[in-house]
Amino acid sequence: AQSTEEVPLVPGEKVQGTAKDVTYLCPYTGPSVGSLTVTNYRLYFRSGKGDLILDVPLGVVSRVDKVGGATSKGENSYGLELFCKDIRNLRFAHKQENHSRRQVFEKIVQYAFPITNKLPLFAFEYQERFEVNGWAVYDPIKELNRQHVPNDSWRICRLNENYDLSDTYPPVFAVPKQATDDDVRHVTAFRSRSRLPILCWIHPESQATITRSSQPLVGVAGKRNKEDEKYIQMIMDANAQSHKLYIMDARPSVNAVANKAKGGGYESENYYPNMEVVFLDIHNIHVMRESLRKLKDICFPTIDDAHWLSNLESTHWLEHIKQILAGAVRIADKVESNKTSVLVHCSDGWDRTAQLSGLAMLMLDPYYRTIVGFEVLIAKEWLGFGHKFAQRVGHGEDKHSDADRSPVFLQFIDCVWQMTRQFPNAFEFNEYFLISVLDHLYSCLFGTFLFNSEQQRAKEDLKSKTVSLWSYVNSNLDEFTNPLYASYLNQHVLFPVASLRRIQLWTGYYLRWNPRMRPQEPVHMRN
Ligand SMILES: CCCC(=O)OC[C@@H](COP(=O)(O)O[C@@H]1[C@H](O)[C@H](OP(=O)(O)O)[C@@H](O)[C@H](O)[C@H]1O)OC(=O)CCC
Repeated sequence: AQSTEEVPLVPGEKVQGTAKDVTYLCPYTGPSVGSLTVTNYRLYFRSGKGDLILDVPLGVVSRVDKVGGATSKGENSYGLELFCKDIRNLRFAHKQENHSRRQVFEKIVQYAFPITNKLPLFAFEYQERFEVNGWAVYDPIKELNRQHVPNDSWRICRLNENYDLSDTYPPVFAVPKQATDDDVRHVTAFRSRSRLPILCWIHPESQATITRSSQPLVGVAGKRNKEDEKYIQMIMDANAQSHKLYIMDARPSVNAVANKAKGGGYESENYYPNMEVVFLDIHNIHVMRESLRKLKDICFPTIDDAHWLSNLESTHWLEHIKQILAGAVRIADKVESNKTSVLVHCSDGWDRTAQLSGLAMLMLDPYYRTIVGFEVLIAKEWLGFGHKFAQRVGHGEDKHSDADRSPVFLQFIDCVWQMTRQFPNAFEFNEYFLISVLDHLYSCLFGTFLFNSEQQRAKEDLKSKTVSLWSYVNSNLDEFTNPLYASYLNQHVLFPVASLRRIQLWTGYYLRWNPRMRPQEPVHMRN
């Protein structure tokens, strides 16, 4: 009989129910009879012979369907189907007479969607202890000091210390030294959600900078704002090397124009002399969600080999990856080669802008290519700048068709993987590190990716109530280190080739459940 000690529990994890005689319908190796255990963190299936194990954090489940009814006659036609965020579905069959499906269904739903069911996210129950405190990895002031800020051109602004300047922004950030606190306040009035242009990165030699923001509130009337114009001029002046500044708008220009109808838009070059607005043609969250849906359809469970390339092209996924990478290369090139400062924005400045600033900084600064440096980059450009992880992933909620869900962070990690393929010695972390980051984006085991802003995370007291993903990673560095990493060789700028012919489908992630993708591995060991 299945006893609970065979389920590997972590501290704080409790078994909520076990169903025996359940059949897992693996699309590759066929049916396996075994027992299914649900805990407050995971779903654990073990075949009777113990040769097939499924160990699935419930945070990865986006939808649970009952399959078949009491009168279903076909073999294995009565059971459950789980749709998962990590590009797979799981099918289980139950025996009608056992009446176990309902209990399993209800337990899975309860712990896959704790927020919807008024239960705590498991991260708040997880009691594991690690010798490294991952919450200490990132300190905004320390990171600014590493970039020699404050200096004679940039100062640290604390107006947002209580998040009352912009509730989606970090509590402290760097602004041009010339800008007074009053200037800063006035500029926020002209930027969507008060997300004014602030410093991301400064070139140690040339002092050229990457700054980021949300769109200006131009609107259909074509409004201008002298403080905003003056402020961006200050950003340009802070870089003595150049009397030009590029405004990289991540959007297709048609969307930038469409945003005027909602009061947004983009900077008119008439009012921003010596600045050039460039549109990078990266599509919005809705296009990306649809693209990943199509990619999952052609990847799982079976691959139509004869139509693989045309099917892959029709998802447009690799085109989007190429467009994002190409945009980041343009930004890195302006800063490095032209010693010219760049302001990056899109509509809200928390999806595409985070992708672009993060990737450009990876290209420009080898520090971010180390494991701890990459953790700082995510903490700064994604978590600190208010990328809405909870909304884009849907942590703990059962609204699988929520239009605000979108694989924006997955695309960023995919772009990072593309760079590791082109520069295999340049990154301290390995592919397993990138896949683990994505697995824990969904798992809700750690507090790192929970909620939508620093303000919310501070309110929830994450640092004392949950464990950081980086505590786990930095306590097991050998698992996540790239053996080919050569730090001494990589103290320079990387310019990846962002052409489609060099972009590859990340099969190690999107096709990892398909045993045929692993030639040597004996099929029955894959889950
Ligand atoms: C006539 C009505 C005009 C209108 O609704 O404008 C709204 C835009 C929505 O603007 P878009 O930029 O297309 O789409 C927005 C961006 O994806 C933004 O992310 P980011 O931080 O990367 O900017 C998300 O946070 C927003 O939720 C999303 O709405 O919609 C479009 O432009 C779609 C046109 C094809």
